[in-house]
Amino acid sequence: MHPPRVRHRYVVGNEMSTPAPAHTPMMAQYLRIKAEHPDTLVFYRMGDFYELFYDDARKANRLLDITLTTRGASAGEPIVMAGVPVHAVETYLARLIKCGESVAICEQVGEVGATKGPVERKVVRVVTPGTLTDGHLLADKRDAPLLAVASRKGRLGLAWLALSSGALGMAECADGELASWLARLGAAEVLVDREQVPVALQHAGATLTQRPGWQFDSALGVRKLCEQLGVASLAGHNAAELHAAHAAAAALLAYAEHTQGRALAHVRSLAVERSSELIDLPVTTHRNLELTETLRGAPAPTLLSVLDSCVTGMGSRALCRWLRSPLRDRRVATERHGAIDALLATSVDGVRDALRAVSDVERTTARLALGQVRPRELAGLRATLHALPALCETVPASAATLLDDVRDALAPPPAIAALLDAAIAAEPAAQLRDGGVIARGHDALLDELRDIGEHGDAFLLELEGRERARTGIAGLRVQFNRVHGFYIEVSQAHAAKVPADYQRRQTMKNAERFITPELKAFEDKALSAQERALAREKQLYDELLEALQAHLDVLGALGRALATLDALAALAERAATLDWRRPVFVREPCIEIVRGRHPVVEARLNEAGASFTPNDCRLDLMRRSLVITGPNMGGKSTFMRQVALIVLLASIGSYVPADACRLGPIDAIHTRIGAADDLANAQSTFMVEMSEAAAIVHAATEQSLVLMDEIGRGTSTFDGLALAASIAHHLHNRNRAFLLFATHYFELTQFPAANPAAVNMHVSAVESGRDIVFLHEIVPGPASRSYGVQVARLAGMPATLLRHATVTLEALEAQQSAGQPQIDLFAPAPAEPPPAVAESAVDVALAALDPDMLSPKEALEALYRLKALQERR
Ligand SMILES: Nc1ncnc2c1ncn2[C@@H]1O[C@H](COP(=O)(O)OP(=O)(O)OP(=O)(O)O)[C@@H](O)[C@H]1O
Repeated sequence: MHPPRVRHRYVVGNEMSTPAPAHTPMMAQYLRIKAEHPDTLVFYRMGDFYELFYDDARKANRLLDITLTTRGASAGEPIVMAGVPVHAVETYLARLIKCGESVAICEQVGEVGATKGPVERKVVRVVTPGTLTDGHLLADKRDAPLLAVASRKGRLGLAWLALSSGALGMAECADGELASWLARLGAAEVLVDREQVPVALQHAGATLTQRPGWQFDSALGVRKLCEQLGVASLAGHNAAELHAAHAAAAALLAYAEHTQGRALAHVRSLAVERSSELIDLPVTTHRNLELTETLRGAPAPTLLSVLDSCVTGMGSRALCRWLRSPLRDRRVATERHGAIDALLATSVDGVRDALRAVSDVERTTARLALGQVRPRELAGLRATLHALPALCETVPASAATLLDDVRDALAPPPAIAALLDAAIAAEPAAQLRDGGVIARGHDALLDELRDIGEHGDAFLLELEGRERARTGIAGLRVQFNRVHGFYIEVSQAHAAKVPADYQRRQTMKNAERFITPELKAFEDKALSAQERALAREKQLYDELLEALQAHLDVLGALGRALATLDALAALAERAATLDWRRPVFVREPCIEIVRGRHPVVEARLNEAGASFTPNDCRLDLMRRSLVITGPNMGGKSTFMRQVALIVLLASIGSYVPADACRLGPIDAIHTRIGAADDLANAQSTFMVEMSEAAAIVHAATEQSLVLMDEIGRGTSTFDGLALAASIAHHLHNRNRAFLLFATHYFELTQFPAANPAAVNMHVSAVESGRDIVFLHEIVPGPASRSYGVQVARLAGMPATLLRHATVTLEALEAQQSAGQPQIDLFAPAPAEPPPAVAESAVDVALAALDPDMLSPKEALEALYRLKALQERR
């Protein structure tokens, strides 16, 4: 955006020119502030409105549909402006943030009339998509963290911060892993070095905010992190060597502080995550398994939407984080299983009912630290603190250490509740500026100021009565108007009777108005009392916030404990309601599922009154790959996905939709499912398919679960078949991953014959007349046929078209059985051909010679030529 050019007052070198008009003092102030926030909309406070000027106003007019006006002139040009009322600012901010805009809030910070010119103004905070803390602007159930990405010597450094909870994290990764990290973190805003924006980010869809390169400085990052965490070195956090991440952290912390206009007192811990410690869930897996979003981008139905029965936003956010970051080490998951066990053994409902009385302590604590907390949020915190003893009673005392930790955090020092009880009114106003926030009895001066306002009427009545008695004027009245303030009105007829201490204020046609010293004193007190009461409330509120700062750590731990408890209670409730079972972790490599179900498909079928057919899955070293065939709509994709979802659920510490599950170590879940063009990156369906398959072939290990659904179908039959066979071969024999391979190529059912530890399975279906009935059972052996034409009939294809297809199909089948002998698709891969030796110039020249055709002289010359060629090599 370009603020209007600030004209020079005099045009240098042109003595004849007249002085160009300067900006008004207020617009000069605005333009100074705007120059510091060129990429941000500036909300400039003027009384009860935030005004936007010039291009900002035009943009707001476009995005918010608010009226554009011009008023007065500055520097000889009309001032283009648009405004939003202060009381409704949140609604407008929410809309702008949704459009990816940032807003600098510029408040009046000086006293009116304290200085010459406009009131002093300052940007007190910048509202950006990744630095929101306000419950009105944030989704309840999702974090919207800020992420910074820095590039150093081929490594990418990541640092992220959920400002609304204070959770700070760091990691490093290779270029190719960035997409997975982005999916895992779900950042609302990504900070990048404006001189080197990583390619993977250019199409990532997050709001990118470019920052100057010097802000991404490793040494500065270490200093800032140590300062933030109150430590002398990062070694204790296992983060001393992460130079690229330090650079990202430098930019991250600087930006977060800049937007809040203050230090981040609630950010006290750092979690260092490493790709090698997490179960790899590539972005394709996130998408294909519809973990937190459907393929169409909706929040339901997804695994998370089925899983999340949390009663607080804190719990939902924790669950979402767990789902996105499963750990390879099973200790945490085992602890969660233990806690769910304990909760199921007592009363999950009791815990969940007690949790309903709890407010969003996590966000309140963050806002408290940032000085942004609202009175009602503090009242909510107070109610939560009072509800804790009852909540604590419901948490089972058990062997589950996780629940013990939760219980400990649920007993914060009583001093916090005492501070809030004493200071905050029972039902405080929504905004501090409205008054009525501080409790009566907390401060004598405030009470007195309020009394003046509240008891003023009684005083005036009493004064009126007294003055009537004193003067003997029955019609005497004490009144008030905005222009003259308080006065005593006496009709002209009685004007001569007024006592000497009455001073004339105004003469009317029929009456005289007077003021007395007593009434004047009251007036001074009353008019200023309200203002002073508000100022006093603000001061007391600030003091309360100051006193509460000492308890940020305890409140932070309380928020985390409530989130954990709610998430665990939700998992326990789901396990009980949906009849899920505790999985067992074992050391030997295996995935064994007895009567497993797909949680989302099952929920959908149940809603429709249908039931889901459970299926087993057994994979181990002697049985690493399942080649799954069967009709379209038979349930192949559902089966494969359910295996992946059960593995994931077990790994985050949830019970699973199966009768039993034994799970060996898992390092990744890879999926290649479905076909979608990636138009944004100009990739065709087949290109996407092959790129995704290539990524899997490069990454999968013996501990990876790989889902391949109909690979090869994006190209011609032979190409597709050949590639599918080679990919299956590679994944089975080279990667040695656990492989679920669904295909419509019958030729691939030869695969198990040639490859020990691979097995054919198929989904069962029976023919009933010309129709087909799906049984959705996964049974051993290859499918006999694919029933494509029958499925097309189910889909409502016209009968003539189907007859045509049937005839064509029969012809094709006859041709194939009479044709060539079958090719062995799974013959060992050909040995690498020896590298071709390049022909030298001597070879070429020699080959061109025919000795029988040469004279002795020519032969001698040829010999010299050859010698020269050889020497040139
Ligand atoms: N185990 C099951 N129990 C009940 N219904 C099922 C089961 N599995 C699948 N279904 C139903 O069948 C539908 C089709 O399943 P799915 O998409 O898995 O078939 P598919 O074999 O992969 O088909 P295609 O080869 O066309 O991709 C599902 O949407 C679901 O409604």
